[in-house]
Amino acid sequence: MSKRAQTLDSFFSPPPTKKQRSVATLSTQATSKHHTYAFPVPHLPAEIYDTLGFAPATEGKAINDQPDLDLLYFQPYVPKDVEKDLFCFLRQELFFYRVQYKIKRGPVETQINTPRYTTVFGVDDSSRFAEDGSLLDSKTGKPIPKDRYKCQPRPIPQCLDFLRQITEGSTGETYNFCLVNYYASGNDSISYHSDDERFLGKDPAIASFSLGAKRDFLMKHKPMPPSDNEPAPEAKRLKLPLASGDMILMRGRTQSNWLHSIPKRKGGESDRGRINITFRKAMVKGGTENYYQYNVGVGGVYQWDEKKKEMLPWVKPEI
Ligand SMILES: O=C(O)CCC(=O)C(=O)O
Ligand SMILES: [Fe+2]
Repeated sequence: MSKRAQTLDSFFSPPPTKKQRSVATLSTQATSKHHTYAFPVPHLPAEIYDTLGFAPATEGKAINDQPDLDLLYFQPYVPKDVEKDLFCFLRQELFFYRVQYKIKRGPVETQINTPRYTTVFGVDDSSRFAEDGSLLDSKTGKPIPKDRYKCQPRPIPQCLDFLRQITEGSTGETYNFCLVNYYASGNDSISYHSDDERFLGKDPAIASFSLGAKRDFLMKHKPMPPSDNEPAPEAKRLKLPLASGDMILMRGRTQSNWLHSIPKRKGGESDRGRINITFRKAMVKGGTENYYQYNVGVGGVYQWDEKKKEMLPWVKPEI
């Protein structure tokens, strides 16, 4: 069976029936647990799970009328009647980080404060998680050597893994990483970059979800070299006002030729907060090290405080 046929099969295989599920969700609040998690992550409530099973809510629209651009834009992907609940659930139940790191350009060391909250789950293709949460070598099925990773990879919790599986089914791609950004206000942002690291392989497909406040997603072509006697062609620009529930699949030559960003904004709805979820596939262990370094880091944990309506440092409860 081809990989694509396999993923489509698992997409179309029915989710557990209501009866099967209610036993699991009503008796105890089921959670995803792992020794690397700050705290257990609840499974999706049945109402969200059921409705999400109807995604994608609309067909994707291809945007490929610019050089090297290949997008599939779902407006929306997440059904309208569940997008708010999914946003509130994920903002409440996930642990986030505000990563700081130093970069060295020649002799000059600069401190970088990542201007948004981040968290990450997954492991690259050289390893996989066993049922018990331990890591196995993908090829041999045996436990990985203790020194394979400096970081501590985390399995994707059920609430995000369900979305990953649906996304695999409707995009015909596979993913082993889930990165989450939380933009608390218009002052949070991501600057122009492309996700074209070598560890993602050639022409990576990245599925990117928006939940919560609408934010502009800007794209511009990387500088094009001038051809013989002609000036460099005009760089094309795009502005997509991503709304809650939208998904944009970036694929083909997009990452190697285009940059994207979420710029800072003053006023408007940005201050209501926005979650971005990306699914990607890292091929080698360098991808795992990179993603945990820049999305978990070494600082403290944050969790949403529903009374104060802000992310607050999370303190481990005394037992
Ligand atoms: O928030 C977004 O929509 C974009 C996030 C992004 O580009 C990234 O995490 O690489
Ligand atoms: Fe990106």
